[in-house]
Formats: sequence, structure tokens, C-alpha cells
Amino acid sequence: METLKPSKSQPLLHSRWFRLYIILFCTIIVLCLSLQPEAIAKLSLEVFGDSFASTPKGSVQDALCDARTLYRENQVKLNKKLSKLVERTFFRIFKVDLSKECPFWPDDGQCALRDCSVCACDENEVPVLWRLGSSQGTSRFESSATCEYSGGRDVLNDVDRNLGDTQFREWQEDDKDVWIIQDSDENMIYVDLVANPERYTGYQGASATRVWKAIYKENCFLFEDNCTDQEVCSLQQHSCKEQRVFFRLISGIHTSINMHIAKEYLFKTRWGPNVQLYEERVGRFPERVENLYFAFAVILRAITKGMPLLLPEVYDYRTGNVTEDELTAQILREVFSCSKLLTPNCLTFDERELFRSPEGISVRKQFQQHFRNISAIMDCVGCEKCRLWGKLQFLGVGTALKILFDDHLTFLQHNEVSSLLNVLYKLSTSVVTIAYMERLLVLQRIRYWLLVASCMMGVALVFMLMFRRSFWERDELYYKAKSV
Ligand SMILES: Cc1cc2nc3c(=O)[nH]c(=O)nc-3n(C[C@H](O)[C@H](O)[C@H](O)COP(=O)(O)OP(=O)(O)OC[C@H]3O[C@@H](n4cnc5c(N)ncnc54)[C@H](O)[C@@H]3O)c2cc1C
Repeated sequence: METLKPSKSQPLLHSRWFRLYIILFCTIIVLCLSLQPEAIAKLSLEVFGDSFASTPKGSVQDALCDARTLYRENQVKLNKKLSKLVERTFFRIFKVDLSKECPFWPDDGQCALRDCSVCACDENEVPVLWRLGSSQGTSRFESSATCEYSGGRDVLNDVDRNLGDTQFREWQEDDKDVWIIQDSDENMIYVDLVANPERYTGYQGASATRVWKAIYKENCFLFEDNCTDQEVCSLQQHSCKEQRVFFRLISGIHTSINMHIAKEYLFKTRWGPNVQLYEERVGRFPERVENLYFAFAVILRAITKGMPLLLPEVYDYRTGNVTEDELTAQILREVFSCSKLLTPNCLTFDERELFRSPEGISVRKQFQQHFRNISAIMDCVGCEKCRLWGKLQFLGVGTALKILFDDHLTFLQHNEVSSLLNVLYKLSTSVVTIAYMERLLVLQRIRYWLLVASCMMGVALVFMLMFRRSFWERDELYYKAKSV
């Protein structure tokens, strides 16, 4: 019979290293189970908002400001104020025609989710002043539709009917400077933007690709001698500032749309951030992030320039509810004064640098024509909700261009003002969301490596236990030897 020699070494279970190993193993498992990347990322954004790992380095090309300043001012001040503003009735209820036929090809859009459809407002949800003011009440109301969002409905219904009439001038197609093709009143519906958030809808595939392709194709400019005498369509080859600006604006909006999809993605039954989608569509492309910052800088500049027209003392923001209207005016004042980005001496983009060359007039016309085409392409988006947000955002950018390049501008329509501030909020949110996603990415990687480490330690522990017999026997002999 085999006899084991009494051991003088310390038993395994009592060894300091083994105990440390077990403690470490348990800690890692607890960390893995309790780590909530989403909550921690949100918290870290609040606490360490000034971390710039995800902002482009240095200045934003073609803009006049650096990404750090844009990020900081936006994250700390602007975004929160804007989030309050877009919940006000004036900015929340948007009038749009979602039934127009695509003028370029037969509508082939197929959207996978119920979430593609838009919930139109009930008639009593629309401020009475707007109903009275809209071309003899020709706008359609879809009384059968029920909006999920109920917060604030009382405010909508609580209408002061004594404020008189309101006037929203119609956009004339034959206006000299038309940057965007507006919907006509006939089939327009009122939509509650808060009840129809921009998020993942499942719209993708051939239809979506075709629309984006068509949009980018509008990026082709015909230059005479200054740049090149050929049509320039290549996305990489933007020798002229005007063309770069055009491309960057579209790309910035495209990035923002993708950021909203990534931020609110549907995983089977749960909505949440999709970090992988963010990485694949935005995170791996620093130039797309920079274009987002660029579009943000342009819209900021347009609002600063158009401020004399947009101030609540000047523009008619009335909806018919005095309390609501006062609140809107107050939040607007806060938005306009909360950040140096919206002060006249902060030039985030200089529009005077565009269209200065001898062929400036021709390039300006092309710029305008291309943008009008893009607004028409929006009617080819085969998912109602994507169409709604596409229309709104390109109308916002079109309004910004109108403000920047029309020095005799005296009036803006309700939808133009609403889309301008809404697109600013969209871009501002996307800038914050990038920082959030970057943190989430780091935390998810940490969790992944913790998981790998715990698996490896678990395997090692199993090996140890497989040889437990010799361990136990060794320990037993140790105690025996000690007692003797
Ligand atoms: C106006 C519009 C609004 C939409 N709104 C929504 C929505 O609210 N919810 C939703 O789920 N889907 C929406 N979609 C669909 C969504 O944009 C994508 O098309 C879809 O998710 C498929 O994505 P994809 O990976 O094929 O690439 P896409 O985003 O379709 O991009 C097509 C190609 O463009 C290039 N590209 C991508 N991003 C950029 C960029 N920032 N700059 C330059 N080039 C770029 C890439 O080469 C890519 O292959 C919308 C589409 C359009 C046209």
C-alpha cells in the first residue's frame, strides 16, 4: 500500500495565495454580474462630461471652431435646454405631408416594424390658433389615430381662444430663393414629434440604400475653371469649399440619423443602445463624426445670424395657450442665452467664404437646386417615420441655408423655425450620444475581458479540484504530522 510522506508545506486551503485566488475569482464574477454599462456610461457623462476621448482633435475643417468647445458647450449647457424646448407645443406639433408620391421611382419601401408608421395627431391635440390659421382648415386630421404620448395633452387642450388670428405665410414655389420644396397644405397632417421619436424602425435594404445613393448623387457639382471643368461627384474629391460644405452637411445629417438608430435600437423586445451598430456606422469613421460636428456648427451659425427674427419678442410663437406660450418664450430665451456658441461674436461657421469665386452665382444655383432635389427625394423614403424625420431635418438644414445666404430675409414660417430648432436638437443629441457610446464601448470591453478572466480562473479552479484528492491527502498528512 502506498504511503504518503508527511508534508511540511502549508495546506492548500489555508494557503494565502489560494484564498486570494478565490476572493479575486468571486470579485470578478460579482463585477461581471453587477456591471451596468448603460447606467455607468450615463453617470460618467454627467460627472465627467468634459472628457474628450470621443471628440475630433483640433478644429473642425471648414468650420471656425474646435470640436472641444462645441462638445463642452453643448454637453454642459445647450443640450439640456434644447431638450426642454422641443417638448413645447410649438416645436412638438409638426405639420407635414407624408403621402406624397416619390417623383423619381415607384415606391418600393418596405419597413419591417410597426414602428415605421407615424401616429398623427387628433384634431383636438392641435392648437386652435393653428387650425384657424391653416389655409381654411384644409389640413387633414386622423382622428382614428391615437398618440401613445399623453404627457402634455392637457396643455394642448387647454386653449385660450381669445388671442385672435395667426398668420403663417405660405411658402411660394416661385419665391426667388427656394432652398427646399415645401409640402402643400392639401394632404398635410399634424404630427406629435415626441410621440413619434426618431429611432430604429427596421427600414433598410435596397430602398434605404437607393435613397441615400440618390441623395449623395446630388452632391455632383459642375465647375468651370476655378476647380475643375468636370462634374465632381466623388465623395473623396471635394476640391471646392462649396462642394465640401454640401457633402459635409448631408453626411452630418446621415451620421445623426445613424446615431439616433444606434441610441434607440430594438433588441427583440427591449429598446436600448446598440454599440456595435454605432461602431460599424459611425465610430470607425472619424470623418463622419467630424461632419456631424460641422453640420452642428453650421446650424448654430444660422440660428445666431437669424436671431433677430427668432427672438420670442419678434417671432409669433403663440399656440393659443397663454401659460404654454409664456413657458416656450422663457425656454427660448434660455436656449439663446445659455451658451457662447449662440452669441453674435462666436462665429462657428463663416458663410461669407462661400460663392465668392467668379462662378459663385452658378455654384450657388447648383447648391440650391441640389438641395431642392434632396427635399424631393425625401418623398421616396419608404418608411413613414423615417420620412417624417428626414423631411424635418432637411427642412431644418434648408432653413439654415436660407438664413445664411439670404441677406434680405424678413420672415420664416412656423415649420421652418420648428425644424431649425429641432434639427439643432437632433445634432446636439448626436454629439452627446457619441460620447455616451464611446464610454459604453469601453465598459462593454471591460466586461468582456472580466468575463474572459473569470472563465479562465474558473477553468483553473476546476483543474485544482480535479486533483483535490492529492490536495486533501496532503493537507491531512500535514495536520497529522503537526499533531504528532
Ligand atoms: C432620410 C432617411 C431617414 C431614415 N431614418 C431612419 C430612422 O429614423 N430609423 C431607421 O431605423 N432607419 C432610418 N433610415 C434608414 C437608415 O438610414 C439606413 O439606411 C439603414 O439603417 C441601413 O443602413 P446601412 O448600414 O445599409 O447604411 P446606410 O446608413 O443606409 O448608408 C448607406 C451608405 O452610405 C455611406 N454612409 C453611411 N453613413 C455615412 C455618413 N455619415 N457620411 C457619408 N457616408 C455615409 C456608407 O458607405 C453606407 O454604406 C433612414 C433612411 C433615410 C434615407
